[in-house]
Amino acid sequence: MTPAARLAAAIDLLAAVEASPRRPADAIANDFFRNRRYIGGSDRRNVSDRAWGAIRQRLRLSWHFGEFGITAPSARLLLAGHLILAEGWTLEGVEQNYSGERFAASPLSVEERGVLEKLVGRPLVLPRMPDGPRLNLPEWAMPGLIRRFGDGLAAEAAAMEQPAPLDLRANLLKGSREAVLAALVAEGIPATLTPLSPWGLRIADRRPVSGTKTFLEGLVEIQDEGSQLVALLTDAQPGMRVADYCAGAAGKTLALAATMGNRGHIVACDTSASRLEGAVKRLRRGGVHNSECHLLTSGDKWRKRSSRKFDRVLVDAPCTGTGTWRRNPDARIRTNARDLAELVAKQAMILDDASELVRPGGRLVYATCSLLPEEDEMQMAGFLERHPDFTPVPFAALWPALRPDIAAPCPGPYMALSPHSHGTDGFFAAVLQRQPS
Ligand SMILES: C[S@@+](CC[C@H](N)C(=O)[O-])C[C@H]1O[C@@H](n2cnc3c(N)ncnc32)[C@H](O)[C@@H]1O
Repeated sequence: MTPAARLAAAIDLLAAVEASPRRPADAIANDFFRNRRYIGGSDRRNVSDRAWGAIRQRLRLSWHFGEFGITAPSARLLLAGHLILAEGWTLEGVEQNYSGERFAASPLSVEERGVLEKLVGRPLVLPRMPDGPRLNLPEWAMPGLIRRFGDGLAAEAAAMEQPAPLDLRANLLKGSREAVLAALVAEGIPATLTPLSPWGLRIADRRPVSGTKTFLEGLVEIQDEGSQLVALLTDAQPGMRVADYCAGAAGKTLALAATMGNRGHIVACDTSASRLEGAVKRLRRGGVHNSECHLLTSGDKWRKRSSRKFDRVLVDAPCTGTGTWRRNPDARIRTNARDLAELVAKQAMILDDASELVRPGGRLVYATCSLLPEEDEMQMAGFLERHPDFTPVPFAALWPALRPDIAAPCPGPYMALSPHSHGTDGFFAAVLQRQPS
Protein backbone atom coordinates (compact mmCIF):
# COMPACT_ATOMS: atom_id res chain seq x y z
CA MET A 1 0.00 0.00 0.00
CA THR A 2 1.17 3.54 -0.63
CA PRO A 3 1.42 5.84 2.41
CA ALA A 4 -1.64 7.72 1.13
CA ALA A 5 -3.65 4.48 0.79
CA ARG A 6 -2.68 3.50 4.34
CA LEU A 7 -3.94 6.85 5.60
CA ALA A 8 -7.18 6.45 3.66
CA ALA A 9 -7.66 3.00 5.28
CA ALA A 10 -6.95 4.51 8.71
CA ILE A 11 -9.67 7.12 8.05
CA ASP A 12 -12.11 4.31 7.13
CA LEU A 13 -11.26 2.39 10.31
CA LEU A 14 -11.63 5.52 12.43
CA ALA A 15 -14.97 6.26 10.75
CA ALA A 16 -16.16 2.73 11.59
CA VAL A 17 -15.20 3.24 15.26
CA GLU A 18 -16.90 6.65 15.34
CA ALA A 19 -20.05 5.18 13.80
CA SER A 20 -20.43 2.57 16.59
CA PRO A 21 -19.56 4.44 19.77
CA ARG A 22 -20.88 1.63 22.02
CA ARG A 23 -18.79 -1.17 20.49
CA PRO A 24 -15.22 -1.86 21.65
CA ALA A 25 -12.80 -0.48 19.06
CA ASP A 26 -10.71 -3.67 18.95
CA ALA A 27 -13.80 -5.68 17.93
CA ILE A 28 -14.50 -3.13 15.18
CA ALA A 29 -10.86 -3.30 14.04
CA ASN A 30 -11.02 -7.13 13.90
CA ASP A 31 -14.10 -6.98 11.65
CA PHE A 32 -12.54 -4.22 9.57
CA PHE A 33 -9.43 -6.25 8.73
CA ARG A 34 -11.36 -9.52 8.35
CA ASN A 35 -13.33 -7.83 5.57
CA ARG A 36 -10.12 -6.51 3.96
CA ARG A 37 -7.88 -9.54 3.83
CA TYR A 38 -5.90 -7.90 1.03
CA ILE A 39 -4.31 -5.60 3.64
CA GLY A 40 -1.07 -7.38 4.60
CA GLY A 41 0.64 -7.58 8.00
CA SER A 42 2.83 -4.46 8.00
CA ASP A 43 0.16 -2.31 6.28
CA ARG A 44 -2.35 -3.54 8.85
CA ARG A 45 -0.07 -2.51 11.72
CA ASN A 46 0.50 0.90 10.18
CA VAL A 47 -3.23 1.48 9.54
CA SER A 48 -4.29 0.39 13.01
CA ASP A 49 -1.49 2.30 14.78
CA ARG A 50 -2.64 5.50 13.07
CA ALA A 51 -6.31 4.96 13.83
CA TRP A 52 -5.53 4.00 17.45
CA GLY A 53 -3.34 7.10 17.78
CA ALA A 54 -6.35 9.28 16.98
CA ILE A 55 -8.64 7.19 19.24
CA ARG A 56 -6.19 7.61 22.15
CA GLN A 57 -6.16 11.38 21.66
CA ARG A 58 -9.87 11.71 20.85
CA LEU A 59 -10.71 13.87 23.89
CA ARG A 60 -7.90 16.30 23.15
CA LEU A 61 -8.63 16.41 19.42
CA SER A 62 -12.29 17.20 20.21
CA TRP A 63 -11.21 20.07 22.42
CA HIS A 64 -8.96 21.57 19.69
CA PHE A 65 -11.67 21.32 17.03
CA GLY A 66 -14.25 22.67 19.51
CA GLU A 67 -12.17 25.86 19.77
CA PHE A 68 -13.03 26.49 16.14
CA GLY A 69 -16.71 25.66 16.50
CA ILE A 70 -16.47 22.11 15.15
CA THR A 71 -18.37 19.94 17.60
CA ALA A 72 -18.60 16.76 15.50
CA PRO A 73 -15.37 16.45 13.47
CA SER A 74 -15.38 13.85 10.71
CA ALA A 75 -12.96 10.91 10.80
CA ARG A 76 -10.84 12.46 8.04
CA LEU A 77 -10.59 15.71 9.97
CA LEU A 78 -9.78 13.88 13.20
CA LEU A 79 -7.01 11.92 11.55
CA ALA A 80 -5.55 14.99 9.87
CA GLY A 81 -5.72 16.82 13.22
CA HIS A 82 -3.92 13.91 14.85
CA LEU A 83 -1.17 13.96 12.22
CA ILE A 84 -0.62 17.69 12.74
CA LEU A 85 -1.00 17.92 16.53
CA ALA A 86 0.43 14.60 17.71
CA GLU A 87 2.82 13.64 14.92
CA GLY A 88 4.00 17.13 13.92
CA TRP A 89 2.98 16.91 10.25
CA THR A 90 2.82 20.00 8.06
CA LEU A 91 -0.37 20.95 6.25
CA GLU A 92 1.43 20.31 2.95
CA GLY A 93 2.24 16.79 4.12
CA VAL A 94 -1.43 16.17 4.86
CA GLU A 95 -2.45 17.59 1.47
CA GLN A 96 0.03 15.40 -0.40
CA ASN A 97 -1.65 12.34 1.12
CA TYR A 98 -5.24 13.59 0.92
CA SER A 99 -4.59 13.79 -2.82
CA GLY A 100 -7.73 12.27 -4.31
CA GLU A 101 -5.57 9.90 -6.35
CA ARG A 102 -6.37 6.18 -6.59
CA PHE A 103 -6.82 4.66 -3.07
CA ALA A 104 -6.03 8.02 -1.40
CA ALA A 105 -8.44 10.18 0.62
CA SER A 106 -10.17 12.96 -1.29
CA PRO A 107 -8.57 16.43 -1.18
CA LEU A 108 -9.24 18.76 1.77
CA SER A 109 -12.14 21.15 1.34
CA VAL A 110 -11.55 24.89 1.80
CA GLU A 111 -13.22 24.69 5.25
CA GLU A 112 -11.15 21.67 6.33
CA ARG A 113 -7.96 23.37 5.15
CA GLY A 114 -8.92 26.55 7.03
CA VAL A 115 -9.29 24.72 10.37
CA LEU A 116 -6.24 22.50 9.96
CA GLU A 117 -4.12 25.54 9.13
CA LYS A 118 -4.90 26.91 12.59
CA LEU A 119 -3.69 23.68 14.24
CA VAL A 120 -0.24 23.73 12.65
CA GLY A 121 2.46 24.44 15.23
CA ARG A 122 0.09 24.04 18.21
CA PRO A 123 1.10 21.63 20.95
CA LEU A 124 -1.36 18.77 21.50
CA VAL A 125 -1.56 19.62 25.20
CA LEU A 126 -1.95 23.26 26.22
CA PRO A 127 -1.80 24.62 29.79
CA ARG A 128 -5.10 26.49 29.26
CA MET A 129 -7.00 23.28 28.51
CA PRO A 130 -9.53 22.20 31.14
CA ASP A 131 -8.31 19.32 33.32
CA GLY A 132 -10.29 16.68 31.40
CA PRO A 133 -8.66 17.03 27.96
CA ARG A 134 -5.36 18.16 29.47
CA LEU A 135 -5.09 14.90 31.42
CA ASN A 136 -6.90 12.90 28.72
CA LEU A 137 -9.73 11.99 31.10
CA PRO A 138 -13.46 12.22 30.29
CA GLU A 139 -15.60 14.72 32.22
CA TRP A 140 -17.98 12.06 33.58
CA ALA A 141 -15.14 10.32 35.43
CA MET A 142 -13.43 13.45 36.79
CA PRO A 143 -15.30 13.78 40.13
CA GLY A 144 -14.54 10.16 41.06
CA LEU A 145 -10.93 10.29 39.89
CA ILE A 146 -10.29 13.53 41.80
CA ARG A 147 -11.80 11.96 44.92
CA ARG A 148 -9.61 8.86 44.44
CA PHE A 149 -6.27 10.53 43.65
CA GLY A 150 -6.45 14.19 44.72
CA ASP A 151 -3.09 15.84 43.96
CA GLY A 152 -1.78 12.58 42.52
CA LEU A 153 -4.23 12.64 39.62
CA ALA A 154 -1.82 14.04 36.99
CA ALA A 155 0.74 11.28 37.67
CA GLU A 156 -1.97 8.61 37.54
CA ALA A 157 -3.41 10.08 34.34
CA ALA A 158 0.07 10.00 32.75
CA ALA A 159 0.49 6.33 33.77
CA MET A 160 -2.90 5.55 32.21
CA GLU A 161 -1.51 6.82 28.89
CA GLN A 162 1.40 4.37 28.93
CA PRO A 163 1.06 0.94 27.31
CA ALA A 164 0.41 -1.81 29.85
CA PRO A 165 2.90 -4.66 30.25
CA LEU A 166 1.85 -8.18 29.35
CA ASP A 167 1.37 -10.09 32.60
CA LEU A 168 0.99 -13.84 32.85
CA ARG A 169 -0.04 -16.05 35.77
CA ALA A 170 1.93 -19.24 36.21
CA ASN A 171 -0.56 -22.08 36.60
CA LEU A 172 0.58 -23.79 39.78
CA LEU A 173 -1.60 -26.79 38.88
CA LYS A 174 0.96 -27.50 36.15
CA GLY A 175 4.27 -26.27 37.56
CA SER A 176 6.02 -23.81 39.89
CA ARG A 177 6.50 -20.17 38.84
CA GLU A 178 10.22 -20.85 38.35
CA ALA A 179 9.56 -23.92 36.16
CA VAL A 180 7.07 -21.97 34.04
CA LEU A 181 9.54 -19.09 33.71
CA ALA A 182 12.19 -21.54 32.50
CA ALA A 183 9.72 -23.00 29.96
CA LEU A 184 9.05 -19.51 28.58
CA VAL A 185 12.74 -18.63 28.41
CA ALA A 186 13.42 -21.92 26.60
CA GLU A 187 10.90 -20.79 23.97
CA GLY A 188 12.73 -17.48 23.57
CA ILE A 189 10.30 -15.41 25.66
CA PRO A 190 12.20 -13.48 28.35
CA ALA A 191 10.11 -12.73 31.42
CA THR A 192 10.61 -11.37 34.92
CA LEU A 193 8.82 -12.13 38.19
CA THR A 194 6.09 -9.60 39.07
CA PRO A 195 6.74 -7.92 42.43
CA LEU A 196 3.37 -8.41 44.16
CA SER A 197 1.68 -11.55 42.88
CA PRO A 198 3.38 -14.82 43.90
CA TRP A 199 2.41 -16.32 40.52
CA GLY A 200 3.02 -13.42 38.15
CA LEU A 201 5.42 -13.23 35.19
CA ARG A 202 5.93 -10.05 33.17
CA ILE A 203 6.83 -10.05 29.48
CA ALA A 204 8.72 -6.81 29.04
CA ASP A 205 8.35 -6.36 25.29
CA ARG A 206 4.72 -7.56 25.16
CA ARG A 207 5.74 -10.34 22.79
CA PRO A 208 2.69 -12.46 21.95
CA VAL A 209 2.64 -15.74 23.86
CA SER A 210 -0.62 -17.35 22.78
CA GLY A 211 1.14 -19.47 20.12
CA THR A 212 3.78 -20.84 22.50
CA LYS A 213 3.79 -24.43 23.78
CA THR A 214 3.88 -23.06 27.34
CA PHE A 215 0.58 -21.24 26.75
CA LEU A 216 -1.11 -23.95 24.68
CA GLU A 217 -0.35 -26.55 27.35
CA GLY A 218 -1.97 -24.39 30.02
CA LEU A 219 1.16 -23.53 32.02
CA VAL A 220 0.32 -19.83 31.85
CA GLU A 221 -2.75 -17.62 31.56
CA ILE A 222 -2.76 -13.98 30.48
CA GLN A 223 -3.83 -12.04 33.58
CA ASP A 224 -2.87 -8.62 34.91
CA GLU A 225 -1.03 -8.71 38.24
CA GLY A 226 -3.86 -6.75 39.89
CA SER A 227 -6.39 -9.35 38.81
CA GLN A 228 -4.14 -12.08 40.24
CA LEU A 229 -4.12 -10.25 43.58
CA VAL A 230 -7.94 -10.29 43.67
CA ALA A 231 -7.77 -14.09 43.44
CA LEU A 232 -5.04 -14.19 46.10
CA LEU A 233 -7.18 -12.07 48.43
CA THR A 234 -10.15 -14.42 48.00
CA ASP A 235 -8.01 -16.96 49.87
CA ALA A 236 -9.85 -19.99 48.46
CA GLN A 237 -8.36 -23.02 50.17
CA PRO A 238 -8.34 -26.75 49.32
CA GLY A 239 -11.67 -28.38 50.21
CA MET A 240 -13.70 -25.15 50.27
CA ARG A 241 -16.96 -24.47 48.42
CA VAL A 242 -16.40 -21.39 46.28
CA ALA A 243 -18.70 -19.41 43.95
CA ASP A 244 -17.13 -17.19 41.29
CA TYR A 245 -20.35 -15.25 40.76
CA CYS A 246 -19.34 -13.11 37.74
CA ALA A 247 -16.91 -15.61 36.29
CA GLY A 248 -16.92 -14.43 32.66
CA ALA A 249 -14.36 -16.50 30.77
CA ALA A 250 -12.99 -17.83 34.09
CA GLY A 251 -9.88 -15.66 34.47
CA LYS A 252 -10.22 -15.69 38.25
CA THR A 253 -11.82 -19.17 38.50
CA LEU A 254 -8.57 -20.59 37.10
CA ALA A 255 -6.51 -18.80 39.74
CA LEU A 256 -8.90 -19.91 42.51
CA ALA A 257 -8.66 -23.56 41.37
CA ALA A 258 -4.88 -23.26 41.64
CA THR A 259 -4.96 -21.94 45.23
CA MET A 260 -7.36 -24.79 46.04
CA GLY A 261 -4.97 -27.34 44.52
CA ASN A 262 -7.94 -28.64 42.48
CA ARG A 263 -9.62 -29.78 45.74
CA GLY A 264 -13.05 -28.67 46.94
CA HIS A 265 -15.60 -27.24 44.52
CA ILE A 266 -15.95 -24.04 42.48
CA VAL A 267 -19.11 -22.94 40.72
CA ALA A 268 -18.33 -20.44 37.93
CA CYS A 269 -21.52 -18.44 37.36
CA ASP A 270 -22.39 -15.80 34.81
CA THR A 271 -25.41 -14.46 32.96
CA SER A 272 -23.56 -14.72 29.63
CA ALA A 273 -23.69 -18.15 27.97
CA SER A 274 -20.99 -17.22 25.44
CA ARG A 275 -18.56 -16.15 28.15
CA LEU A 276 -19.18 -19.38 30.07
CA GLU A 277 -18.47 -21.35 26.87
CA GLY A 278 -15.08 -19.64 26.76
CA ALA A 279 -14.65 -20.55 30.43
CA VAL A 280 -15.17 -24.26 29.77
CA LYS A 281 -12.35 -24.28 27.20
CA ARG A 282 -9.93 -22.37 29.40
CA LEU A 283 -10.65 -24.51 32.45
CA ARG A 284 -9.94 -27.64 30.41
CA ARG A 285 -6.65 -26.24 29.11
CA GLY A 286 -5.69 -25.17 32.64
CA GLY A 287 -6.20 -28.71 34.01
CA VAL A 288 -8.97 -27.62 36.42
CA HIS A 289 -11.01 -30.57 37.70
CA ASN A 290 -12.92 -29.08 40.62
CA SER A 291 -15.24 -26.63 38.84
CA GLU A 292 -18.62 -26.52 37.16
CA CYS A 293 -20.15 -23.69 35.14
CA HIS A 294 -23.62 -22.38 35.94
CA LEU A 295 -25.59 -20.02 33.71
CA LEU A 296 -27.58 -17.62 35.89
CA THR A 297 -31.10 -17.01 34.59
CA SER A 298 -34.03 -14.99 35.90
CA GLY A 299 -35.97 -16.93 38.51
CA ASP A 300 -32.95 -19.24 38.94
CA LYS A 301 -33.75 -21.93 41.53
CA TRP A 302 -30.06 -22.81 41.97
CA ARG A 303 -29.45 -19.61 43.89
CA LYS A 304 -32.19 -20.39 46.38
CA ARG A 305 -30.97 -23.96 46.79
CA SER A 306 -27.42 -22.69 47.32
CA SER A 307 -28.36 -20.17 50.00
CA ARG A 308 -25.63 -19.89 52.68
CA LYS A 309 -23.69 -22.84 51.28
CA PHE A 310 -20.41 -21.24 50.15
CA ASP A 311 -17.21 -20.53 52.10
CA ARG A 312 -16.14 -17.91 49.56
CA VAL A 313 -18.19 -15.92 47.07
CA LEU A 314 -16.26 -13.73 44.64
CA VAL A 315 -18.18 -10.97 42.88
CA ASP A 316 -15.92 -9.63 40.09
CA ALA A 317 -18.57 -7.13 39.09
CA PRO A 318 -19.27 -5.56 35.71
CA CYS A 319 -17.90 -2.00 35.95
CA THR A 320 -16.73 1.02 33.95
CA GLY A 321 -13.27 -0.55 33.56
CA THR A 322 -11.60 2.78 34.32
CA GLY A 323 -8.67 0.79 35.75
CA THR A 324 -7.97 -0.77 32.35
CA TRP A 325 -7.73 2.38 30.26
CA ARG A 326 -4.04 1.61 29.56
CA ARG A 327 -5.26 -1.43 27.61
CA ASN A 328 -8.58 -0.09 26.32
CA PRO A 329 -8.09 3.62 25.61
CA ASP A 330 -11.36 3.77 23.65
CA ALA A 331 -13.33 2.96 26.83
CA ARG A 332 -12.79 6.58 27.92
CA ILE A 333 -15.03 7.76 25.10
CA ARG A 334 -17.31 4.71 24.96
CA THR A 335 -18.64 5.06 28.51
CA ASN A 336 -20.68 7.94 29.96
CA ALA A 337 -22.28 9.21 33.17
CA ARG A 338 -25.47 7.22 32.55
CA ASP A 339 -23.47 4.00 32.17
CA LEU A 340 -21.79 4.71 35.49
CA ALA A 341 -25.14 5.22 37.24
CA GLU A 342 -26.56 2.05 35.69
CA LEU A 343 -23.51 0.01 36.63
CA VAL A 344 -23.61 1.22 40.23
CA ALA A 345 -27.24 0.07 40.51
CA LYS A 346 -26.43 -3.26 38.84
CA GLN A 347 -23.45 -3.90 41.12
CA ALA A 348 -25.66 -3.33 44.19
CA MET A 349 -28.23 -5.80 42.88
CA ILE A 350 -25.58 -8.43 42.07
CA LEU A 351 -24.03 -7.98 45.52
CA ASP A 352 -27.40 -8.43 47.23
CA ASP A 353 -28.06 -11.64 45.25
CA ALA A 354 -24.57 -13.10 45.58
CA SER A 355 -24.27 -12.38 49.31
CA GLU A 356 -27.16 -14.82 49.88
CA LEU A 357 -24.78 -17.64 48.96
CA VAL A 358 -22.25 -16.91 51.74
CA ARG A 359 -22.39 -19.29 54.71
CA PRO A 360 -22.29 -17.87 58.24
CA GLY A 361 -18.62 -17.11 58.95
CA GLY A 362 -17.85 -17.27 55.21
CA ARG A 363 -16.51 -14.41 53.07
CA LEU A 364 -17.83 -12.27 50.25
CA VAL A 365 -15.11 -10.72 48.07
CA TYR A 366 -16.18 -7.77 45.92
CA ALA A 367 -13.88 -6.65 43.12
CA THR A 368 -13.89 -4.20 40.23
CA CYS A 369 -11.33 -2.99 37.70
CA SER A 370 -12.58 0.54 38.40
CA LEU A 371 -10.79 3.46 40.01
CA LEU A 372 -14.03 5.27 40.85
CA PRO A 373 -15.13 5.36 44.52
CA GLU A 374 -18.79 5.23 43.36
CA GLU A 375 -18.19 1.64 42.21
CA ASP A 376 -15.79 0.76 45.02
CA GLU A 377 -15.79 2.20 48.57
CA MET A 378 -19.20 3.86 48.16
CA GLN A 379 -20.67 0.63 46.82
CA MET A 380 -19.30 -1.15 49.90
CA ALA A 381 -20.71 1.48 52.26
CA GLY A 382 -24.18 0.96 50.75
CA PHE A 383 -23.89 -2.82 50.97
CA LEU A 384 -22.77 -2.78 54.60
CA GLU A 385 -25.69 -0.55 55.47
CA ARG A 386 -28.14 -2.98 53.83
CA HIS A 387 -26.40 -6.07 55.27
CA PRO A 388 -25.31 -5.47 58.86
CA ASP A 389 -24.42 -9.16 59.23
CA PHE A 390 -21.30 -8.54 57.07
CA THR A 391 -18.12 -6.86 58.38
CA PRO A 392 -15.03 -5.81 56.40
CA VAL A 393 -11.84 -7.78 57.03
CA PRO A 394 -9.12 -5.11 56.63
CA PHE A 395 -6.73 -5.59 53.73
CA ALA A 396 -3.75 -4.83 55.98
CA ALA A 397 -4.81 -7.66 58.30
CA LEU A 398 -5.19 -10.17 55.44
CA TRP A 399 -2.03 -9.37 53.50
CA PRO A 400 0.73 -10.66 55.88
CA ALA A 401 -0.65 -14.21 55.81
CA LEU A 402 -0.89 -14.14 52.02
CA ARG A 403 2.52 -12.56 51.27
CA PRO A 404 4.58 -12.54 54.49
CA ASP A 405 7.75 -11.48 52.64
CA ILE A 406 6.36 -8.21 51.15
CA ALA A 407 4.86 -5.08 52.75
CA ALA A 408 1.18 -4.48 51.93
CA PRO A 409 1.00 -2.42 48.72
CA CYS A 410 -1.73 -0.12 50.06
CA PRO A 411 -2.90 0.83 53.55
CA GLY A 412 -6.68 0.96 53.30
CA PRO A 413 -9.38 -1.21 54.70
CA TYR A 414 -9.69 -2.34 51.07
CA MET A 415 -7.20 -3.12 48.29
CA ALA A 416 -7.02 -0.24 45.79
CA LEU A 417 -4.34 -0.65 43.12
CA SER A 418 -3.52 1.81 40.35
CA PRO A 419 -1.21 1.97 37.31
CA HIS A 420 1.06 4.73 38.66
CA SER A 421 1.31 3.59 42.28
CA HIS A 422 1.50 -0.18 41.73
CA GLY A 423 2.30 -0.77 38.05
CA THR A 424 -0.89 -2.84 37.74
CA ASP A 425 -4.25 -2.11 36.17
CA GLY A 426 -6.56 -0.27 38.56
CA PHE A 427 -8.18 -2.90 40.78
CA PHE A 428 -10.33 -2.64 43.87
CA ALA A 429 -11.14 -5.53 46.20
CA ALA A 430 -13.01 -5.71 49.51
CA VAL A 431 -13.27 -8.76 51.75
CA LEU A 432 -16.39 -8.96 53.92
CA GLN A 433 -17.08 -11.66 56.48
CA ARG A 434 -20.57 -12.87 57.34
CA GLN A 435 -21.28 -13.15 61.06
CA PRO A 436 -20.96 -16.73 62.33
CA SER A 437 -24.42 -18.00 63.31
C1 LIG B 1 -15.56 -8.05 35.09
S1 LIG B 1 -16.36 -9.26 34.18
C2 LIG B 1 -15.76 -10.75 34.90
C3 LIG B 1 -14.37 -11.13 34.52
C4 LIG B 1 -13.93 -12.48 35.02
N1 LIG B 1 -14.21 -12.68 36.43
C5 LIG B 1 -12.46 -12.73 34.77
O1 LIG B 1 -11.66 -12.66 35.72
O2 LIG B 1 -12.10 -12.99 33.62
C6 LIG B 1 -18.01 -9.17 34.79
C7 LIG B 1 -18.89 -10.34 34.38
O3 LIG B 1 -20.15 -10.15 35.04
C8 LIG B 1 -21.14 -10.76 34.23
N2 LIG B 1 -22.46 -10.29 34.69
C9 LIG B 1 -23.17 -9.23 34.27
N3 LIG B 1 -24.35 -9.15 34.93
C10 LIG B 1 -24.37 -10.18 35.81
C11 LIG B 1 -25.29 -10.63 36.78
N4 LIG B 1 -26.45 -9.99 36.99
N5 LIG B 1 -24.99 -11.73 37.51
C12 LIG B 1 -23.81 -12.37 37.32
N6 LIG B 1 -22.88 -12.00 36.40
C13 LIG B 1 -23.15 -10.91 35.66
C14 LIG B 1 -20.74 -10.36 32.83
O4 LIG B 1 -21.30 -11.23 31.87
C15 LIG B 1 -19.21 -10.45 32.89
O5 LIG B 1 -18.75 -11.69 32.43
